[in-house]
Amino acid sequence: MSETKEQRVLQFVLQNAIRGDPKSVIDNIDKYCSQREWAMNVGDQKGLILDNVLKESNPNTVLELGTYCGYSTVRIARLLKPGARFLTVEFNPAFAAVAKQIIEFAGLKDKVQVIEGNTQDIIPQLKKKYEVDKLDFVFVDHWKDKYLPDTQLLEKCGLLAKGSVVLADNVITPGAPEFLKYVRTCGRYDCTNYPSFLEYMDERDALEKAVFRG
Ligand SMILES: O=c1[nH]cnc2c(O)cc(-c3ccc(F)cc3)cc12
Ligand SMILES: [Mg+2]
Repeated sequence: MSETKEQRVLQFVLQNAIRGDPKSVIDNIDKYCSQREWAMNVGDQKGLILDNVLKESNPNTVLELGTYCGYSTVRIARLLKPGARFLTVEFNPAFAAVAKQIIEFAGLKDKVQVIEGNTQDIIPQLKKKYEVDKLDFVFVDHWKDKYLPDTQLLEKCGLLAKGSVVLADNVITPGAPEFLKYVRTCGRYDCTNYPSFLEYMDERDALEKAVFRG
C-alpha cells in the first residue's frame, strides 16, 4: 500500500532526528515540510508565538484540538512543568498513529495522552471519564468550522475558568470568522491577535488568544 505524506514525515523524523530530543524532532519536521512536502503543522514562526503564550500561561492542564502529526503536541509538551496534564484529540486514526510515534520518539510519551475521536464527543467526557476539572490552556487547531461550536461546548461543560487561555491557529488562513466574531464580541473573553504567516508559506495568517473572563 503506498505510504501517506504523514508517514513520509514520520520516516524523515525517525531517520534524521535525535531520539529523545524534542527540538530536533521539531526542526526536522519543519525541514521536511518546508523543503519537500507542505503539511499543516503550526510551523516555526507561529510555533514561536505558541511557545511564548504557553510559557506566560504556565498551565497545569492543557487540551489540544487537532493533533495531526504531533508537531504542536511536541512543541507544547516540551515546555510543560513536571506533573502537568496534557490531552490531545485527533479524529483521523492514521494521523493519530503517526503522532503517537513522533511523540514517543521525542521522548514525551509520558507527558501526553492522545485521544482518538470527535471533539464534540470527547469534550463532554473530559470531566468524568478523563478526570479533568478545569482547562488552563486550549490550543485550537482542528477543522475551522468546529472552532466556535467546540469553544461554546467547553464553556457549557464548565471546563473554562477565569484566566483560561484559548489559543486558535489559522484565524486568517483558512480563517475562522464566526469563532473570531464570537470571542471578540460575546463579552466573555479578552482577545489578542498575533499576526504571522501560514506555515512554510508567505501568505498571512494569525493566532488569536482569547482569555476567559470567568
Ligand atoms: O485543516 C487544518 N487544520 C489545522 N491547521 C491547518 C492549517 O494550519 C492550515 C490549513 C491550510 C491552510 C491553507 C491551505 F491552502 C490549505 C490548508 C489547514 C489546517
Ligand atoms: Mg493549523
